[in-house]
Amino acid sequence: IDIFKACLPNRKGVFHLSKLHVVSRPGNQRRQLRTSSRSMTVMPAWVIDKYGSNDVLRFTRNASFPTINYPNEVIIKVFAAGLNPLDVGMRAGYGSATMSMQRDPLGMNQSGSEFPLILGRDVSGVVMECGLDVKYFRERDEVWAAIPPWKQGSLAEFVVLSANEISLKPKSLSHTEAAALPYVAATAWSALVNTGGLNKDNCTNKRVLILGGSGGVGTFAIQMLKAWGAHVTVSCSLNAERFVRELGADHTVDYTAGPVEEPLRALQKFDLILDNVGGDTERWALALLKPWSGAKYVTLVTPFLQNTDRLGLADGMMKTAVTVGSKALKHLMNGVHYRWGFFAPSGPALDEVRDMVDAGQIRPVVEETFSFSQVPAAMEKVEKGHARGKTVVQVGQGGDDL
Ligand SMILES: NC(=O)C1=CN([C@@H]2O[C@H](COP(=O)(O)OP(=O)(O)OC[C@H]3O[C@@H](n4cnc5c(N)ncnc54)[C@H](OP(=O)(O)O)[C@@H]3O)[C@@H](O)[C@H]2O)C=CC1
Repeated sequence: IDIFKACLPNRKGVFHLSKLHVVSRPGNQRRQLRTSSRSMTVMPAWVIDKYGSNDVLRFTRNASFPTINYPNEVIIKVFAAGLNPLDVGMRAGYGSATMSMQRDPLGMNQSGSEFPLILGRDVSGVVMECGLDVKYFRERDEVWAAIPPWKQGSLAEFVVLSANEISLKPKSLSHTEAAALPYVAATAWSALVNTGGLNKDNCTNKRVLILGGSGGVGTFAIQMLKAWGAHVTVSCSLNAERFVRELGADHTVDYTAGPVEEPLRALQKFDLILDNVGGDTERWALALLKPWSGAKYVTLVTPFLQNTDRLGLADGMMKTAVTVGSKALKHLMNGVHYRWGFFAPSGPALDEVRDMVDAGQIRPVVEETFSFSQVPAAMEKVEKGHARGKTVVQVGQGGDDL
């Protein structure tokens, strides 16, 4: 089992078997860290011990300190943590069946419990310690990352991640600003690049529609697509139109003014639709695509995790496969591609985003910042919805902006 778990891909995606249970790396202390993680066994964190509403959040100074269990892992000291709608969903148990399987695929966790669970999917901080196989990072590197939902999160002083999930943080951003981007950037990258087939060389004059442009994913996607030369139309509420135009949107449609599909039907057809809204959008959105031209509809709002929560892993995955397969086939007969998009952790994708940020092509949109003692208020803010960018929690001390 340990050998299986040690066969993790390195940053170049190469699978590599190496030493197991590497806890520290003695000869690699070129520079002395202000706080050594090696002597610590507990740390401050916000945890949940059961699923529920905001009152399940509990602050503790005694959360287990993360350890490097595999040679490609790093321990990061968290300076800032970004929140996402997923954190609110996970607090209530959303996705728990799939996440439990990812955390413990072979059922080796003797406690049989995922608790205490730490939320927070975005991190910006500094590398404290590296596993033996970590080649591209070293202690004190300032890094950012999107944390897979099956791993302990960033609402804690430290977090452990694989080196292929992290990236050097943009130099032009503070930690608070940097923590606003990784999860939405990795999601938009996965949806638009990996699933949608867009990239910096094929976007010029492509017509893209973003349904739901004023939140975390939308504000990032607008900027990336504009940097790549696409023409971007966005649906949002009236009071967000100016905001999304300032981010570069070419055209906006107010969804609060009536059925949004009507003004959208009057426009020239699209090469790609990114759907951040879901609900009944599928009923009309695919007809807005250019047929028989390779045009794609990619939705981020899928029933995958609800299916596995409700039906269990095997039946839930089966139902998911049947649903997505039949929808894809139905729409293919009308000459358009129907796809589901998912967050995918990726250090290399964040490397590319970092370059765009440092080149001034993408800026983080931090709507509100909270201190570490205000985590429940920060979660409440995200839960209320109507985001205009991102909510960030300042966690550690010593970041450039703390
Ligand atoms: N599949 C996956 O792996 C992932 C899925 N997601 C999902 O993608 C969606 C977007 O995520 P994220 O951007 O982080 O969410 P946010 O909460 O940050 O943003 C949602 C935005 O959509 C706006 N909005 C709400 N209803 C509509 C509507 N009918 N038309 C247009 N805009 C609308 C909201 O503002 P207002 O209400 O004021 O209009 C808000 O600005 C979420 O449902 C999230 O769960 C996100 C990441 C990964």
